Amino acid sequence: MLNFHEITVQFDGLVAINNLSFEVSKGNIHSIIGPNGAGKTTIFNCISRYYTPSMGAITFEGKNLITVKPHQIISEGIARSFQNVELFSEMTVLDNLLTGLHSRLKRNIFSIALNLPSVRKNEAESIKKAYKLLDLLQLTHLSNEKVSNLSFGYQKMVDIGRAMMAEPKLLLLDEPVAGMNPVETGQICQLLLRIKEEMNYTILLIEHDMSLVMKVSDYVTVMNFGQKIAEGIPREIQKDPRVIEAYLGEGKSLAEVK
Ligand SMILES: Nc1ncnc2c1ncn2[C@@H]1O[C@H](COP(=O)(O)OP(=O)(O)OP(=O)(O)O)[C@@H](O)[C@H]1O
Repeated sequence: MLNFHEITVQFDGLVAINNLSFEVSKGNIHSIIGPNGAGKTTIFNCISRYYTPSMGAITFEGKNLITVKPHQIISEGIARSFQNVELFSEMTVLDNLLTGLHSRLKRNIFSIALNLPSVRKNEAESIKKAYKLLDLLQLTHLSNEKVSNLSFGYQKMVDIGRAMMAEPKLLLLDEPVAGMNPVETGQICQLLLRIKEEMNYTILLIEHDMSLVMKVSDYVTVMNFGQKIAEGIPREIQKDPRVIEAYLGEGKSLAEVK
């Protein structure tokens, strides 16, 4: 589905990503892990088109992504949830979800001003869709709650839900459990598995919490100093000496990493 081919990204003298190739398969949860500064977020910023690589090619379902502008990425079927929750805190959960559809609605200012039947139909469909998603997120009981009243864990779920409103083919999640307690992490873990199983989503995940990565991932790419040092299924990655050394030095278990 997504193909990184020999990508290099430089900032002045610094090589943030060095000749990186990897592929994300449809229907997979694919995690990118690696120590701080390894180049993980730079990968997301290339896919989102904030950064343009100095070398290499990125294709999404066969299309060259490098020619796509950042604001067009959502129309290509790629949505992103950021490391820091960026919701409208004084709006309700339902209204926050509806903002996720904004870029996809086909309507113009005149039809809105005239409140044409097509606009009302669109809105009714959007609300129906949001409620369906709230059901999947198990947040229906909070639909009319202001986001500022929610726990951090619930806010993150709303943030993921908002990204899902556009029905992306590929969902980019940047550290979805950063700063969460174990209960909240468990909820996000269950949510990711539900999204994958019930909706057949493809997810590219950056995450430092190894227990989550090992539970949800179909495939893992490991970065260090801008390069891929290993890739494989979680069971292989957990035992890979290059990965253990990159994270911890020798002799410790990856399960300890958070
Ligand atoms: N816009 C930028 N300008 C200059 N250097 C940058 C820029 N973006 C990233 N870098 C550098 O590129 C390297 C990789 O950064 P990146 O944020 O991709 O790492 P990361 O693996 O996501 O780290 P973390 O786990 O801490 O979020 C770092 O050395 C970082 O300082």
